Parts: sequence; structure tokens; C-alpha cells
Amino acid sequence: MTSSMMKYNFDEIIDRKNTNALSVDGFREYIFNTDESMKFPYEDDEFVRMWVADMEFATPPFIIDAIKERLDRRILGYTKVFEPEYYEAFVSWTEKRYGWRFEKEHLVTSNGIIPALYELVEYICKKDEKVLFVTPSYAYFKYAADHHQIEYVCSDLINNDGYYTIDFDDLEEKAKDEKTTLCIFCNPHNPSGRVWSEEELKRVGEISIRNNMWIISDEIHCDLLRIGKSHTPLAKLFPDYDKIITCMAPSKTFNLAGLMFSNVIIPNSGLREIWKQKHYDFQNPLSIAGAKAAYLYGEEWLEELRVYLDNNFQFTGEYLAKHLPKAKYRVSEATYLAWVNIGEYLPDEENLPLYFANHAGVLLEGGDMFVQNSDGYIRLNLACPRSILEEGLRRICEALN
Ligand SMILES: Cc1ncc(COP(=O)(O)O)c(C/N=C2\CONC2=O)c1O
Repeated sequence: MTSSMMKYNFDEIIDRKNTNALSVDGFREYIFNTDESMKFPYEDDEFVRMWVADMEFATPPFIIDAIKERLDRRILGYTKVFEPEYYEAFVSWTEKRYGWRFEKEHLVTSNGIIPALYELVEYICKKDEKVLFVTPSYAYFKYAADHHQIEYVCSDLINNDGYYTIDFDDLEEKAKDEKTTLCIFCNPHNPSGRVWSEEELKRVGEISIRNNMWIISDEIHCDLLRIGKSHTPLAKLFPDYDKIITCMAPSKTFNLAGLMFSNVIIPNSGLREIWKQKHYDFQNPLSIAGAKAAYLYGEEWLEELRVYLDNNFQFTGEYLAKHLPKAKYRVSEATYLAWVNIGEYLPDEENLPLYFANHAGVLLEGGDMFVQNSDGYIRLNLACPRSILEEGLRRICEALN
């Protein structure tokens, strides 16, 4: 299906200026830990933004309509998810797409998966215990441990010429430490884009069970699969092990991160009670309306988005093969994030995001923004109109050649 045949227009460039968008106004603080005093050879609106995991596509109209409909009720008072319809919409989504149902009582909500990670580390780990995760890793897995002064331990993924696999011997060795009580597992994996197979997931689960380890399976990217790929919720494979917490959200899938609404499925009654005692569980009524509409009406839009993203990944591969032949690139199996090794072009560059901001006018994430095992890699957000993607790739290749 080409863009012109699509019902939704993913080629549309949308102005995000003056919307308090992190992607537009927050890059100095988030990427460079600085402020407006930091200057670049480019004006802010000249940058091609390929960094934070936000999409440059309009939030689907059926979600906007659901939010407007809630606004028409004209009172926005204290709100929680009291209605059963939200659970029904979400569990119908996971059943239809992943063949997985969970009990209504196990579902709680959070104002984001990052806040949920911070809370769950506090509720699960004692101060002298450790959090385990595979690397390269999304930095907030580390930050969640750091925030509570909990030690973290990493297990480097094996990089087979850009295809990452789990080093199960190393993972088990680290899980054997009785102080390692929690694993935060990214499924699918940011930044490598891996979709873990059932066999890989079974080994991760078996290691956790053998070593009595909790697992938070962060599945925020699970809807954003390349066509032909399938996602398996980790908890689906271990219905009798209640120490697997599953985190999912409509935020990545439907570009709703600003609604700050995520799903956390906690089968363990003891941990769930601690969550309910400590967690501030009021929600934004507009977020509930938007999230429910996403799961009720989102299939068609998501399938078109997947086609558009697959085409962007293919275009990126062809462009890099032609203009940056020494770069190592594979189409990510999931996410809208491309993980590209450009180490042969910049073997000694310490700060890749700064290099590309100054020399290409492209904002991207990379290098040590991901917890170790990421040298020479940049991560490119491909969830943007093709014209923006092409300009970003052009600038990157020009800066390296
Ligand atoms: C694995 C993973 N978990 C959680 C989050 C954030 O969840 P939230 O708190 O928004 O519900 C992200 C967003 N990843 C981003 C955001 O910008 N760059 C990234 O790599 C993520 O990649």
C-alpha cells in the first residue's frame, strides 16, 4: 500500500512549535544537560528531530474525537478508572493481538511506564538488593535503580554483526546472586529493536523462576512490530509465575505520551496491595477517554502506520547502503527506532549526539545515552514523514562523508 492509498496522511508535516513539546523545546536539557545558553550552528527550528521516542504523526482522529466527547460532558473532576469498559477494551486488544488475557483485578494504571518502574523498584527491592537488565539499555532502567540508591547489574547482549541475542550464561550467572531480586526486561527491546522469540523468552522466564527473581516486562513497544513479526507477552508463557509484571501503554503506539496513561498488570496480590496503598491512582479523564478509544478503534490506523514505518525502514536501509556503506544497519523487528553503527566513520567521537547537532543539524540519541554496550551507535527515530526522514539521512551522510 502506498501513502496515496492510505486513509490516514502520514506524510503531513505538523507544526509542533509552541506546544511545550519535549521534542522541540526540551532537547538541550534532555540530551545535553544544559539550557538555552547552549548555541548551535543551527536555529532551533532548523533541526531535523530524530531523537525522543515521540512520533511526528497526528494523533488519530478517533482519539481526538473521544477526548472532545469527554470534554462535552463539561466537568473534569477527580477521576479514576471506575468503568469496566476500559479493562474490556484493553484486554480485548491484548487477546486479539497477542492471544493473551489477564484478570481485571490485576490491572492498575500509571501516569507513565517510567513512573511505574520507579515505584516498582521501590516496592520490590530492599536497599541492599540489585536490579538486573540487559544492555545496551534504555537509560531509565538504570535511573529507576539509581533513584532508590539500588545497585544495578548489567548483562551485555551479544552483538552478532548488528543482530543482538541474549547471553543466557551471563544472565543466569548474574541472576544467581541472591541479592539480584529484580530484572527489568525490555520486550521488544529498545534500542536494538529485537522482538524476542518464544524460545528466548522461555529461557529468560526459566532463569528468573530458578533464581526466584521478579521480572518487570516492559512491553511499551509491543504494538509497533514490523509486518510479519509477532509479539509474545512474557507473562503469557508463565501463567503460574505471578512475579512477572507487564507494562504496556497506548502512548508509543498512538503517539499519546502526553496523555501520561499506561497499563501495569500485577498478578501478585501482595505487590498489588502495596501498589494500591502507595500509588496515587487518580487519572486524567481525557487520558482515559483517549486510551479507551485507541484500543476500541485503533486497528486500522495502526495497520496503516505499520506499513508506513516498514517503508521508512526499507528506505533508510537503501539510503545508508548507497550513501554510508560502512554503516551497519538492520531493520528493527519492532519499534520505530533504527539502531545504526556508524563507528567506522567516527571511531573516536565521544559525544555522537553533540557531533550530529553541530555538524548535521540533526537531533538524535546515541552512544552513552544508552547504558553501556552501545559505542559507535546512533539511534534514529523513523516515525516521521518521509520527506523529513530523507532530509535527516541526507544531512547525516553528508556530515560523515
Ligand atoms: C522501553 C521503554 N520504557 C518506557 C518508556 C517511557 O514510558 P512512559 O514513561 O513514557 O510511559 C520508553 C520511552 N522511550 C523513549 C522516550 O524517548 N526516548 C526513548 O527511548 C521506553 O522506550
